[in-house]
Amino acid sequence: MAASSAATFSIGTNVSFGCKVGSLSQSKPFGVRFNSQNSLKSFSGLKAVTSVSCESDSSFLGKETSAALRGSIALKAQKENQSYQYHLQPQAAFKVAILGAAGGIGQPLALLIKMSPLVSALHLYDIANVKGVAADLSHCNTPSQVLDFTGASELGSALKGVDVVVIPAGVPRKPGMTRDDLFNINAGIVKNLIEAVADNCPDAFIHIISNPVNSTVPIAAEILKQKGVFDPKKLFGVSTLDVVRANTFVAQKKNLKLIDVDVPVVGGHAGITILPLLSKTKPSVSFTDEEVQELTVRIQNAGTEVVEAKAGTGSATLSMAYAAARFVESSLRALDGDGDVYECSYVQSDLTELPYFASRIKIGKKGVEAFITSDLQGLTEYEQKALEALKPELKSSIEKGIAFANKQAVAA
Ligand SMILES: NC(=O)C1=CN([C@@H]2O[C@H](COP(=O)(O)OP(=O)(O)OC[C@H]3O[C@@H](n4cnc5c(N)ncnc54)[C@H](O)[C@@H]3O)[C@@H](O)[C@H]2O)C=CC1
Ligand SMILES: O=C([O-])CC(=O)C(=O)O
Repeated sequence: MAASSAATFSIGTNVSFGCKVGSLSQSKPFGVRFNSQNSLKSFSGLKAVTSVSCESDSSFLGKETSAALRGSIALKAQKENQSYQYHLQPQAAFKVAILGAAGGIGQPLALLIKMSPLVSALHLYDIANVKGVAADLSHCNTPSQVLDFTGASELGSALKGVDVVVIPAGVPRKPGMTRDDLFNINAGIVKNLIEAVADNCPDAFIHIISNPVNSTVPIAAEILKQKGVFDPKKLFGVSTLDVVRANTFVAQKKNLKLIDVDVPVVGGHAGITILPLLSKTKPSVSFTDEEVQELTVRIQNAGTEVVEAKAGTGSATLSMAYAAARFVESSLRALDGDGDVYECSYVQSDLTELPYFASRIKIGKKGVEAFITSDLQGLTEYEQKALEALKPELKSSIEKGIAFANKQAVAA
């Protein structure tokens, strides 16, 4: 193999997982490596907000706080860099479960999480075909242990002791369908899985990917309430893919370095409820009215773009796995005590009159720690109108989810 051959994978944090041959003299043939200071500037995910806001007076962090944070992060990364060149132990020992792990999202997501130095155990659950996925994945010589669980009888064991549960179980769209068309099947799947989460790991962070997210998150909340274990700070609808797409499309359109771009996306996760706040793009960039219209519509329809391109074989899986892995890694860093974790997510919220709303949040050890209210201040007229326009649809999706969960409770 050529001495210079190297592949480094980044999933959106300042941690990178690298396979590097030759040029890192002390590294193992395959190892877990931190990119130190360089990554602080160059990552597109978790730290993007911090790095960008350091350069801006109008960020939600003051200049001094930002400078101190940057210093402490650089020091931490340096230390991590030193230790990780010599040890192949997990940096932390968190347990993650994926429910729907044999699916189009579940498999690549499992691979990305298997590469995380923060994970000691990865529990893969599905109703079928998960044994082979786990056997395959378990041969990767990264630290976490992979265990497989099949069918309802093994669901409880899959969830015991888990810190983060990720749920991509359910059916995906075909061309011509809306996400809401998935409600009839996926609502019941999410309900059953959340009941098991409530019974077996009520303190875990719960990441809901299954669509329609605008309704499945309220369903999950109602089920957790019925079980007496609802902690609104720990229930997250995964809307990270909207941010990932917004960052990509804006960087392409404005010819910006992709890794620098950060666009908050608020509202929900379907059609017009997906509202990219282009005026809040970091670094600061100006758009013509036509560009705003074109980018907003592309970001809102990006899921459909993939559904149509896949022509009946499913919806976004690889980009979704990437986005979900970023959100998992952010959650694990928060659980591990990193005080600098910001992501957009669809959560219980009082930022608007709607009970659930996606916005940028600060995540800490106990879940949602703060809402970044500044994103919703000083909106353009276009954004303000779009915000008002999305509310009726989002409200009705929320109510549909709540009604479903309550009807199930009455019937039981
Ligand atoms: N939040 C977001 O941004 C996105 C959400 N999605 C949604 O994610 C979901 C999954 O998509 P794909 O992975 O492409 O679908 P898929 O059909 O490839 O995989 C779904 C997996 O869920 C499993 N499953 C079904 N019922 C289950 C149950 N009761 N318990 C455990 N596992 C169960 C299936 O066996 C299958 O392995 C869909 O609802 C899709 O709309 C997709 C892309 C983005
Ligand atoms: O469009 C879909 O059905 C899947 C999804 O949520 C996305 O790709 O954003």
